[in-house]
Amino acid sequence: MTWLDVLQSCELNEDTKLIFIGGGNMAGALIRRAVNSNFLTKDDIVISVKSKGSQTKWIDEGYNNTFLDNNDMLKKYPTGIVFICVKPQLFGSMVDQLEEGILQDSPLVVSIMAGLSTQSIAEKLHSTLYSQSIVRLMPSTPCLVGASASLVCYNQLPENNRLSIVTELASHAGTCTILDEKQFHAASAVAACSPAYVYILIEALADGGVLAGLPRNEALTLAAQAFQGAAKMVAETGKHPGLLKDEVCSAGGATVAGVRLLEKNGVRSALIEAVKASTERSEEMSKIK
Ligand SMILES: NC(=O)C1=CN([C@@H]2O[C@H](COP(=O)(O)OP(=O)(O)OC[C@H]3O[C@@H](n4cnc5c(N)ncnc54)[C@H](OP(=O)(O)O)[C@@H]3O)[C@@H](O)[C@H]2O)C=CC1
Ligand SMILES: O=C(O)[C@@H]1CCC=N1
Repeated sequence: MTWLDVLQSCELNEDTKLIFIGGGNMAGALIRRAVNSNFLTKDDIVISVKSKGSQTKWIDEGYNNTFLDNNDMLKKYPTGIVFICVKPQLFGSMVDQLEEGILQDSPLVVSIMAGLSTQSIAEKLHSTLYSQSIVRLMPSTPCLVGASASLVCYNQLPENNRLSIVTELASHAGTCTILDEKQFHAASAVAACSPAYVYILIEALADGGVLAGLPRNEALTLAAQAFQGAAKMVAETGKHPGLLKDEVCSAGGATVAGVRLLEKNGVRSALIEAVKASTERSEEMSKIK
């Protein structure tokens, strides 16, 4: 679907803007992917940031609808689709500074904030007179290269097909899975926190190569490709990862010698515990006011 098709199917005006409150790492990846994949144009996008430096960077990149004041922005674009992309800890103070009733004509509010539930977001937005559904989108930074495993949930199904605004945006940046909100903490850990874990694993794999005498660049390229290849095998063959591992380990060979060391050093357990810790932290963050 093109952006115009999406807007038409939602019965929204052709010049409806996507408004990003917060233009940092995550919003930046989402926005740049949507534009680089020709789903959106820079003119479809409006961004607010905190600092003059960030504003200048966006303007230098050709995003001219960039603001330092959320009230000015929302008054200029009262019928825009609003994406809340500030840190969860800043959400409360950001909303406290919004003028009463300022979101009453917005057709949809989408939060990408970790932890915070649709219920707590809806309660906090009470003074803005926003009366539609709240949708949560949990993207990951691999959005930038079209490889995010994005997650979506909502408090009530948005009217007039408006969920497609979010699912289409996410689908242009990778896969998009709609979940029950109860599963969001755990799923966010596995889908959105995990790129950080995997970057560490890739870096460590490359360090191993460097230790064994490979040039750094070569080691990093090989390590990244090995991760990509293994992930593709799991996704495309449908085989259990344990079986795929067995297919690499020759009897008495080199691989199983490395696997022994991974098991001895608790790599498997470390990853399980990492997901548990991220899930628990996300649950804790849901209590932020
Ligand atoms: N990073 C990730 O991988 C993921 C992050 N998320 C969620 O995305 C959200 C943003 O995270 P991330 O992009 O990493 O954080 P960043 O710190 O990179 O970005 C936060 C942005 O918010 C802006 N900002 C701060 N206060 C305000 C305000 N009052 N009004 C408007 N803009 C404001 C900042 O402006 P300035 O640039 O001037 O500082 C910055 O652009 C978080 O809620 C996080 O949970 C979700 C999934 C993955
Ligand atoms: O670290 C965080 O809280 C956010 C959520 C998912 C990825 N980054």
